[in-house]
Amino acid sequence: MRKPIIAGNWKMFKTVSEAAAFFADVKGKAEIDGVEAVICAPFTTLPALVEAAKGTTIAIGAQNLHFEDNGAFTGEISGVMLKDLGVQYVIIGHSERRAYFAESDEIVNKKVHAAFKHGLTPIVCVGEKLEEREADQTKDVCKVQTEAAFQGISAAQAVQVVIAYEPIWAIGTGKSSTSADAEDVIAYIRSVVAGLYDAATAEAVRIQYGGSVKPNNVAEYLGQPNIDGALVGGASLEAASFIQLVEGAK
Ligand SMILES: O=C(CO)COP(=O)(O)O
Repeated sequence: MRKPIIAGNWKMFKTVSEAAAFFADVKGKAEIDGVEAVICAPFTTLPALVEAAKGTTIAIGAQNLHFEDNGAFTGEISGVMLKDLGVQYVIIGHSERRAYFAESDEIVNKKVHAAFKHGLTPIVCVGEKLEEREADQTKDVCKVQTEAAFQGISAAQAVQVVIAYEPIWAIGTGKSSTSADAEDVIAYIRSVVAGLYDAATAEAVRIQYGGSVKPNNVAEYLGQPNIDGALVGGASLEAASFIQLVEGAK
């Protein structure tokens, strides 16, 4: 049985005091048996959040890492540093990083390796652009991105990966994919993982949908057989909404 996982991706939002206030509001309430709740927050807020999350079931994640452990990479943060803080998850290859920071499939793969090297669980994002969807290339794009991300990753590691299928045209637009369309692509991504490994590995991997997920549509996505959770941007920023998202995944 795959445990549902709701991950908030705060993107570039919240100061330390705002993050602390949010956590105080969700503590106890976003802790629901049978659902994993994760908050992926800006680097500056991670020490306070990790501290606040001690003794709770809420996990804390970063939104990026560099693939090297250390070195002359001005402005970057490594897996060593995240592990040292007590961070558990890291988002890798979000479409905003691919688009604005030139992250290639090869870099994404290096980052997945770096995450495992330091005991961090990667949330690997894949998904198509609007023009790719319109050209009927959605599945091809997801296949290429998924296969590249898993290069050199063992089956024992692969079962720990969380994949987030985020159609780019659905991010922050209010235009979410229908649950049937998301299910269709996610089932396909699972078959790609089966092709790389085997059926049992593919059955174990958790695959989230992301893109304009809200408290009022989360249950519909989670009701699909292959959708194991959601990666949520805007609706994860308010405590009340985040709690409803976690409740909706029950
Ligand atoms: O990019 C996303 C999560 O990583 C989705 O963002 P929204 O939920 O704001 O559409």
